[in-house]
Amino acid sequence: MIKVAIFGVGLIGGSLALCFKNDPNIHVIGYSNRQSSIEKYLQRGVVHSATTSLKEAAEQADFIFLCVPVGLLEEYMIELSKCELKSGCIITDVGSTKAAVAKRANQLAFADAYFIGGHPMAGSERSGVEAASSHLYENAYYILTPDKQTPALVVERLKQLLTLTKANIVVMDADEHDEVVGAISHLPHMIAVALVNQIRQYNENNELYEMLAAGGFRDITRIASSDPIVWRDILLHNKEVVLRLLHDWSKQMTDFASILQNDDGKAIIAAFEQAGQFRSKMPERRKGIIQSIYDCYVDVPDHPGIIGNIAGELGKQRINLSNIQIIESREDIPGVLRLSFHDQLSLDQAMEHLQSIGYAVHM
Ligand SMILES: NC(=O)c1ccc[n+]([C@@H]2O[C@H](COP(=O)([O-])OP(=O)(O)OC[C@H]3O[C@@H](n4cnc5c(N)ncnc54)[C@H](O)[C@@H]3O)[C@@H](O)[C@H]2O)c1
Ligand SMILES: O=C(O)C(=O)C[C@]1(C(=O)O)C=C[C@@H](O)C=C1
Repeated sequence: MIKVAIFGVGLIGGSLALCFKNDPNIHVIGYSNRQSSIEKYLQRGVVHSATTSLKEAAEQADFIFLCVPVGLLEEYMIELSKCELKSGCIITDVGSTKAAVAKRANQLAFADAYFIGGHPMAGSERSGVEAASSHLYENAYYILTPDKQTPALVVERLKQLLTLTKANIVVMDADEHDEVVGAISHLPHMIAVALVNQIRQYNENNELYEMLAAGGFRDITRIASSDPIVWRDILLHNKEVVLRLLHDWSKQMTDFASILQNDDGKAIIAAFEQAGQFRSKMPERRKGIIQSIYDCYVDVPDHPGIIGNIAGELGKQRINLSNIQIIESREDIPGVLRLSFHDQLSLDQAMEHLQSIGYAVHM
């Protein structure tokens, strides 16, 4: 029996636990320092067993996944270096930054255990074990950043286990990871938060901002609802890279401003065309439940029974939904539902039908 210990069974750790748990040769142990958390893990059936003893979880494990905010990784690595780990044990993490943890792992002595940095490029703005899904990693990239000294066979063992996530494994250098992921993940999170806060300030004097915010604003700002602690740690750990990216971002905004100052319509068209072309080349690989590409959004009045009504309407047309998720719903403000489908045809049929019966549907 292979024993996999997951430290921090939240969105990312819980989704990994669900991927591993169905394999009859794997026993998944959940670790949290809080009794209430381990009770929740067991209640939700995400792990086979759970403990508040770090030593107990660590010392029986063949694989240890550190799935806590990146600011806690160092503390956990130090604790693990004091444990009597199994010979050949592989410690890995899922943190969104990789250089700092790689450096720390190099400084610590792990007897006969190995550390391999990891980062699944999938997630959501939601957090906690309640948001975990066994489909989260399907077709996503899962990055590994092994040290050059790590034996190839050890990396292979981790890759083998991770096939259960149905993700595509890619190996890269930790510093390069932080550069690239800083640009395509960390920078967008800061932009989304800054944008929402800008509008939040306007809204203090005029609630029309909040009321009229539609698809465009919601699409670009979904990730502004991400967990503040997780993101505090990510941004502080990748500070140097992120500061450089912010500098480049300010330049982009200044360039836009001068295009407008000059009434340069051609430059506006060129900017949209270049962006559109680049974006349309991006691979359409997100087919997990949370990140289905066959998604549409429906604006819905916030009253009971609306989800049942939409699901019923689609059922009558024999259109199969793969997922339905409430994106936002508050008193007096229209909510938004995200509907996911398995294929383009179902998506097209659903949009056409819902529009024909009066729903506002958009991509
Ligand atoms: N959210 C994403 O989209 C995403 C994607 C890829 C990687 N990651 C990385 O995954 C890691 C976990 O993020 P998540 O989104 O699953 O967050 P989460 O909040 O859903 O889960 C975090 C887990 O860590 C535990 N934890 C938090 N503070 C703790 C503390 N002080 N002591 C002990 N345990 C503590 C929580 O109980 C929870 O089980 C982070 O390092 C993050 O950078 C996140
Ligand atoms: O889809 C989302 O909501 C995410 O924020 C996922 C996302 C990303 O930025 O793409 C966030 C953090 C990660 O470390 C990896 C993936």
